[in-house]
Amino acid sequence: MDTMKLLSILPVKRVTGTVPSTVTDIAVDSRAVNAGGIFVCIEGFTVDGHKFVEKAVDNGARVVIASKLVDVNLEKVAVVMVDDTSRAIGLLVSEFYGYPSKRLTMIGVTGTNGKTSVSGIIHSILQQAGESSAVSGTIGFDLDGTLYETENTTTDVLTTQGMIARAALEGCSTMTMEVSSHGLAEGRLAGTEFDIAIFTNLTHDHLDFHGTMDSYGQAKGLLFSQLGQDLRQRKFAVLNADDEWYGRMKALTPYPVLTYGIQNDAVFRGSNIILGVEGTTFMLSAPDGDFHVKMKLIGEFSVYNALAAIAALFAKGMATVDIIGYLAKTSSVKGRMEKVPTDLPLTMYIDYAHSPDAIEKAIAAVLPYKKNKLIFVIGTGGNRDRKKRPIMAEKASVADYVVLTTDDPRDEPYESILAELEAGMQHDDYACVGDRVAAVRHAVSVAEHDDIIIFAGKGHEDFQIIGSEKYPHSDADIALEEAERKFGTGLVGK
Ligand SMILES: CC(=O)N[C@H]1[C@@H](OP(=O)(O)OP(=O)(O)OC[C@H]2O[C@@H](n3ccc(=O)[nH]c3=O)[C@H](O)[C@@H]2O)O[C@H](CO)[C@@H](O)[C@@H]1O[C@H](C)C(=O)N[C@@H](C)C(=O)N[C@H](CCC(=O)O)C(=O)O
Ligand SMILES: Nc1ncnc2c1ncn2[C@@H]1O[C@H](COP(=O)(O)OP(=O)(O)OP(=O)(O)O)[C@@H](O)[C@H]1O
Repeated sequence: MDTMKLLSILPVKRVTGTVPSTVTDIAVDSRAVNAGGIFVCIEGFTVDGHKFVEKAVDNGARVVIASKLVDVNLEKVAVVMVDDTSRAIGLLVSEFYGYPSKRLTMIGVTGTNGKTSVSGIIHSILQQAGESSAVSGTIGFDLDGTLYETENTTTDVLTTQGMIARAALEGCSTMTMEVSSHGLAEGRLAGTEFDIAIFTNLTHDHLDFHGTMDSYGQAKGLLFSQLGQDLRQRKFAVLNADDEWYGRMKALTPYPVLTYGIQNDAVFRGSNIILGVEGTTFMLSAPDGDFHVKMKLIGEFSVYNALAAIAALFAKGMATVDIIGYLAKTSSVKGRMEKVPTDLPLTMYIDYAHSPDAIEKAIAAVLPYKKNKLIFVIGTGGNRDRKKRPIMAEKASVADYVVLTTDDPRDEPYESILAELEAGMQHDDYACVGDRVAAVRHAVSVAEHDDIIIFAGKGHEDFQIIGSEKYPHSDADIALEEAERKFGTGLVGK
């Protein structure tokens, strides 16, 4: 790409050195620089990217974008000084990729819980409808059926624009993105134009990063305020009318709002909900009629997720009757109240609940058909939001027996994680087992016929982070092995 044309979009303070006529690509990581590329120095939470300029130049960078003085050989390299490199990267990358989000329908999903589930439902329905669709989020980047690993739920701006460009290039008509509050607060969505923005809910989480619920909510709200002001564009906000943040999210955008909910009046409203062990049915009132909906997803929270997905797909132009036809065949997203396949005499679910509200909702999903004990394994990560721990245990106390453990302990000792969880327990039927493998085994060892066990916290993840190392881990495999030992054979496959 023509270097001067690309640089002309930056509010440049000063350019020194030798500007190459063209550049090949852009990198924010010195280790990912390619010959003839641009290296942008980002001041991170851990290190300052300005420290890696030498390495970047060694790897072939020919332009360095910096906000501090850097020491390079100006005969080989151009140094472009700007005020704020984190903002500069958004501008550069969007220009470099040619604003790819304008070439497909972009759906953004934000909220404390339900982002992966709602995105997964939308993606599944679009694929069943024969559309090629991409989705990015906690599970990775799914490009019409091929899954690529990603570092974050909402990736850095460079990766984000790259993924959208790839999805557009491969002919995807829609890309659904999980939009985290961190991603919004850190500008990882710069240059991404959404057509439909969905809000699921806002409850306690991530206060280590945001400080207060107010600033957490404000960060989520950026998805709606950033929808824009050009009302000639067909854009929609899809909002949960039952969430107390609904009014504040609505106030942030001038675009039409499609509401969904169960308790309050809503454009897409679910009623007469029947929760079953194998699925859920409900009546749906929608702008194009009333419908009886049957789906395999369990729990009232899944009704909310389904309503959000239905409203977004309706906004995109699908008829409700078609959407619910595909919804009937949609399975739960990996690791979200996913039943462990076994014909042993107990029911086990793998779930990703790691916030107080998600724990409450996961438990509520199985209570209607509990025949004997409900055992709940609750894990929380080390070196992360500590304030939520006792509240998580308080919510888990609705279960008859609770196993307190860790999910990714990172560098934090088991003792402090367990003590802070234990402080919230409302009854004495619980055990503290720091090592998650032992905790999963313990939960199965205390189970009896007809019990339900929910293993929460790891969901789709097939690893555990202990210290700074990733170790292979599967709650389902450990649980099945232990259950078989206890109850005899009966595995029907993994
Ligand atoms: C707190 C936070 O947001 N951290 C993110 C941040 O990392 P950081 O600021 O520590 O980066 P850094 O290591 O200081 O590096 C600074 C710069 O130096 C560069 N560098 C570094 C080393 C080197 O050798 N050469 C080099 O050039 C880096 O590429 C970077 O540009 O930038 C990284 C790259 O974009 C992110 O991966 C990282 O997310 C970390 C892994 C993380 O845990 N983030 C969490 C808090 C998060 O964002 N979570 C939300 C989901 C929440 C949810 O809903 O559950 C998410 O969207 O994932
Ligand atoms: N709408 C919802 N309301 C409350 N809890 C939910 C909802 N949807 C899912 N959950 C619970 O939250 C857990 C996480 O769900 P999901 O992965 O869809 O949310 P998420 O917003 O993507 O979370 P994360 O950002 O942590 O990945 C599920 O395993 C389930 O227990």
